[in-house]
Amino acid sequence: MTSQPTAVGFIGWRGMVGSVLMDRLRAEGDFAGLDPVFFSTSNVGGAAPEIEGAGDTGTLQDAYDLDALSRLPVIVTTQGGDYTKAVHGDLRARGWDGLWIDAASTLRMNDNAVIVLDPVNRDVIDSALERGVKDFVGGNCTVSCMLMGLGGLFRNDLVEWATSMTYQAASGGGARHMREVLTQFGDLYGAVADELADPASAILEIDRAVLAKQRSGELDTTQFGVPLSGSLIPWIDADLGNGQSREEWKAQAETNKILGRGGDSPVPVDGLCVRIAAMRSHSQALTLKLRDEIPVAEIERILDADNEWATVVPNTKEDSVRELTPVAASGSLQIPVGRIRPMSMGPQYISAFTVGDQLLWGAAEPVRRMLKIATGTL
Ligand SMILES: NC(=O)C1=CN([C@@H]2O[C@H](COP(=O)(O)OP(=O)(O)OC[C@H]3O[C@@H](n4cnc5c(N)ncnc54)[C@H](OP(=O)(O)O)[C@@H]3O)[C@@H](O)[C@H]2O)C=CC1
Ligand SMILES: N[C@@H](CC(=O)OP(=O)(O)O)C(=O)O
Repeated sequence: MTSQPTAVGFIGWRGMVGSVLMDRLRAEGDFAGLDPVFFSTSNVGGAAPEIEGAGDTGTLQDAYDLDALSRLPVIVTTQGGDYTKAVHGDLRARGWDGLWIDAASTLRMNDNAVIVLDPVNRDVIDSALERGVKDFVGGNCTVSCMLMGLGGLFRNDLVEWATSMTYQAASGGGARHMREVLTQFGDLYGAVADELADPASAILEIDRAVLAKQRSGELDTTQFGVPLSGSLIPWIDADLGNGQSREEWKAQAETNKILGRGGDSPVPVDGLCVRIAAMRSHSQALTLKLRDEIPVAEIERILDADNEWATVVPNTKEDSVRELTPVAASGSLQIPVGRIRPMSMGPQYISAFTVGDQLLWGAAEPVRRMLKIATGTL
């Protein structure tokens, strides 16, 4: 007997995160066994995307039509937090008890929501499903990428505390932010192109011209507010008013929630979150205080063995510059983790550096895998 395909509503499928999700669903053949229903907030009645093997996907439904949404047993949204706020509460209020799988941060810290990152917390997800939990939310990109790389140490309760200093890519802001960074680079190049073409020109003159352009107010800074290309921005997300940014707050709150650690014994995780002009991979430099002294070779073994995507990079200059960069990590599910060594503060203090594609493990992949868990195929 063949089982009926599960009807799944997709909202946000044509956005940046949604497009990565669609690519991964197609690449893994995940639409087999699904009856996808596509929604739009802007093009109701337009053609739904074609899915090989899924038959006629029809036209786009209204993403705010609660009747249409409530007929579905599973909804997957990568549309963003405003959409979640506008729809989720009303759907639940009218008694809808389907599974809501979301990439936005809105519901993450709710008591009745689970943050999904199944290579790290499959046990937490499974026990939540058994308890009847219905809201499953992908984690913050930086936290998810960090736990994919360093999960072995956290899951084995070997970490007393950690700091994470981040180097976050433009894509974390969205597609327009990525465009802005490239446009700024182009404008900066344009300001000094003639001088650059002349090998005899003075580099300090070029530097002065670049800085003048950055400070001129002529660069498009609509998305980031200040120039990012050739600079950095040491603040991401809201100001919590206590000196900490919301992005920094998520590190401890989400890490501990993902690990299923109760509120009374969280592993302290804190640091500074910084935006840099990388495209789509977030990097982070960590200091870990381990509970015990553990030889580096053993730490590397634990990290490598934890999941199939964490990949230890030997702590040599050659390997680090080749494999431990946004350029190397982008477009890949592998999470390289390297620069592992005891620090001068003592043998229990370990440094590490990890990089992850924030649109894959940082956004789309945990959501895709949660859909498979929900439909019994993972
Ligand atoms: N960017 C990131 O790194 C991460 C994002 N997230 C979450 O995912 C949410 C969505 O992020 P992201 O995908 O970057 O947002 P996008 O802006 O790329 O897409 C969101 C929606 O915008 C609408 N849209 C309007 N114009 C266009 C266009 N030209 N091309 C594509 N879509 C368009 C689409 O809705 P419609 O089809 O209905 O018009 C689309 O679903 C975020 O708000 C956040 O909550 C989570 C983790 C990381
Ligand atoms: N805030 C992240 C991206 C993101 O969407 O995070 P969150 O899902 O926690 O809002 C960044 O800017 O890099």
